[in-house]
Amino acid sequence: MSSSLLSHVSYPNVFGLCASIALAYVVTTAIYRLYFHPLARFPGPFWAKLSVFPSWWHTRTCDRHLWLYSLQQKYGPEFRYRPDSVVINTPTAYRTIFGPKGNVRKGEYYAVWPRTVDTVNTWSSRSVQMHARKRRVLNQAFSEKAMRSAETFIHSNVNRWLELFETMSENGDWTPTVNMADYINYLVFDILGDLCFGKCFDMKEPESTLRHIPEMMVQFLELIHPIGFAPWGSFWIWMKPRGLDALIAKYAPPAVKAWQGFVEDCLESRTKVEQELEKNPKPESEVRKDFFHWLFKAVDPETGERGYDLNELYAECELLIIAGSDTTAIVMSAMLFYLVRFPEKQAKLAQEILSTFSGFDDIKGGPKLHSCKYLTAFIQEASRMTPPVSAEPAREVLPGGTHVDGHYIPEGLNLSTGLYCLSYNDHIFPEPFSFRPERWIVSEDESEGSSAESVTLAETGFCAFSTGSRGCVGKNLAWLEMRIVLAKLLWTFEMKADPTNKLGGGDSNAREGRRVENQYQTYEMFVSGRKGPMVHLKKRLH
Ligand code: HEM
Repeated sequence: MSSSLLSHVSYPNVFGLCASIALAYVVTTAIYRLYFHPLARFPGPFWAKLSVFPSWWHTRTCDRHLWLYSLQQKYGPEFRYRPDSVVINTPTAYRTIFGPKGNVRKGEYYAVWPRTVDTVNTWSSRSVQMHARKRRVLNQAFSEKAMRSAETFIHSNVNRWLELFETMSENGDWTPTVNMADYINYLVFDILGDLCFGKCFDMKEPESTLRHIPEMMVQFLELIHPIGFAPWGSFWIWMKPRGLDALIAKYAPPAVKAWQGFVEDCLESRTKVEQELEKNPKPESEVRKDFFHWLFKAVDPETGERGYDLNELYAECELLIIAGSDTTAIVMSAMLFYLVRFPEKQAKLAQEILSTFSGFDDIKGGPKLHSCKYLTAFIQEASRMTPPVSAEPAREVLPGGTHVDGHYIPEGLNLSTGLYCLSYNDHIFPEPFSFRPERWIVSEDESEGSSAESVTLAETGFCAFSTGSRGCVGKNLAWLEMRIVLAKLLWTFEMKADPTNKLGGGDSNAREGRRVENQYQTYEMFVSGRKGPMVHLKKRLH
């Protein structure tokens, strides 16, 4: 009986049945996503509501920030850009989502980053409890006391960096053209090497053999970032502890293995120094007070136990170098771009620095540096126009859902703010593509500043460092570093753009989103790739 039934089921019939089931699944999923999904009321592109492909595609072209901005121009500040994700690009939404009322945790995207489950760090931890513990300890490396000791390492590196530019110029004339994106990378890595690994990398030295490291990091970001948004991203994450991590470790490119070996060697020798110090304490003045020192000694203030075990300590130090280098280098490259594109703003800033400080060595952290209003405004405007994390830091709604700008978003869906979108929202920042440090300064004179209301509004929309419990832990260090670099650079040099090479700017013939010539261009890969500017420097006569 059964064999006679089977004899009626031909292969074409089985194939047809499977195809019909698959088609029915696709059609019902599409109808659900378009009309019945909890996010169905949000506007957005048809294909992006149906599938994650458009969003993923723009990770491949490194322009997700521009894609999201183009959607904002079309649909307004609230839109759906993936079947399960919306962004709301207003100051109120930004503060609710990222602030204490957000009821969100980091999205699944972050799970692609850790090398293994044991190397989850403060930034990549998705669990709210795990993050809170790690962050309590990490905060100790950024206390006021720790920042004071960090400043020593900033100065020693910046001073040497400036000295090297001097050697490039003959007879005090203009230097040959310098690609500032590269030189800023070297500086920032050297500072962080000193702070995190107890060893300056000396990348700024012309004979350095480590100058390939920033490029290696870019390759790593370009590889991993798209996976986090890919249609197979969840499968990848599921596979990680099931053999994928081991496979990747085995077949990692030599450059990645070299980097990991380098990090481990630095950290092992630094650990020995601290362990020796525990056994044979030295006078305070002889102790090297870098991040490693503070984190090695750190105690969890809630439990009273040692803050990090050695694995965690290594993971955090590696995080700090990655999180602290590219981000700061992006904003500093943008600062340099705007300095040479707008000579009159450079002159105004130089005037402020020269009239505030009595000499090069007088430039240091403290009230004088903070009193430089134009310097602060200049850095803030460069950070607004070039937020290093330019797309949307993914957040997943927790049980109980969340209310944002009058919308209820249920558990499990993704909700965020596009940081580039908010930074170019013209209701908050009029003429968003104009570089105007004056938008951050209160003054009745329009050429000097803006009204108190518009400055307050701008402050509510300033999002480069993110905010709340997952906001940037290194914000104060970054500000200190950027202020010192810019002030010392302007004290020492005049700068001008290379007239033959406009690297870094937009181009009127480029694709939409990249046409503003005086806007510094970035390439999104979670943080932002960049090129140039090409700059000549000349020693300033005092
Ligand atoms: C201009 C400089 C910087 C900018 C604009 C910046 C921006 C940001 C942003 C937007 C986030 C949130 C990322 C997310 O939600 O995934 C973040 C987090 C973080 N930043 Fe920064 N950052 C800068 C410099 C630094 C520096 C110098 C350090 C340390 C050396 C640092 C360490 C971190 C860490 C550890 C986190 C993760 C915090 C957590 O999840 O609790 N950043 N930063």
